[in-house]
Amino acid sequence: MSIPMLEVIDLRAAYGRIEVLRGVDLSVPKGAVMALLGPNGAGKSTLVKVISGQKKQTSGDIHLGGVHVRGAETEDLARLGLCTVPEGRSVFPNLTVAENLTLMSYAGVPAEAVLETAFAYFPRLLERRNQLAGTMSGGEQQMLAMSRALASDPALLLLDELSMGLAPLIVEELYETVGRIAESGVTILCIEQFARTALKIADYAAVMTGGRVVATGEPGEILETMSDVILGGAA
Ligand SMILES: Nc1ncnc2c1ncn2[C@@H]1O[C@H](COP(=O)(O)OP(=O)(O)OP(=O)(O)O)[C@@H](O)[C@H]1O
Repeated sequence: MSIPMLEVIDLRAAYGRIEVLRGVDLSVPKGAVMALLGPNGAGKSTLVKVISGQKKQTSGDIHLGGVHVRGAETEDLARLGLCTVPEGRSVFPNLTVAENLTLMSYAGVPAEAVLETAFAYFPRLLERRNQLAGTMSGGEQQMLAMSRALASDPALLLLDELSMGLAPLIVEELYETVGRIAESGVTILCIEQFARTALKIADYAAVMTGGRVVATGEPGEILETMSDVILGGAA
């Protein structure tokens, strides 16, 4: 079997004395899309924060493409190909779309290439390249946030609640693009409240409750066996 892109082993993390990750085990195969589902407060965002180096674990291990990354800094993780689109988007509202993108032109990635990738995935951003990011709709800002993540040519993309505050139609559109990004070979772990939408493009799903992954499987299987847990909120 090939080495998973992401492997999380018995991971624990706490806020003060309250433990919110209570022994998480998760394995995401290379090139797969995994939807991470579960009710509010299950610990999904905290898991993403620990994987992406923004929060320290108390114990457990994380391997990225077979490399042990416990305690690694975010820059080290970025070098290994990890990129996160955090909850709530993170665009510079007073810069234009093009400026937001070219800011991301990492050493060695020409600005033109960053723009080309963004506009290929999201033609709407091309139409709006000179518009201030802060004046765009929520969906358009999410497109920009995703484009900025793609600029780093990630091996593993962590998407935290792409759909936050967006209308169902635009969420569908964003997920279609997530599917196309995955087809290009990027491994994707996405947290999502709109379980059905995420499951349409996912290869696998994992369900978290109470700080643990309590089920993993193929989308159809998870929908059948865990629907009471994953369809509790927005479906
Ligand atoms: N900064 C923080 N300080 C203290 N407790 C926190 C903090 N962030 C999250 N928590 C708590 O940790 C638990 C897990 O939260 P987390 O955001 O990881 O869950 P989630 O599954 O992503 O839920 P949601 O979908 O509501 O974001 C919750 O009980 C939450 O109140």
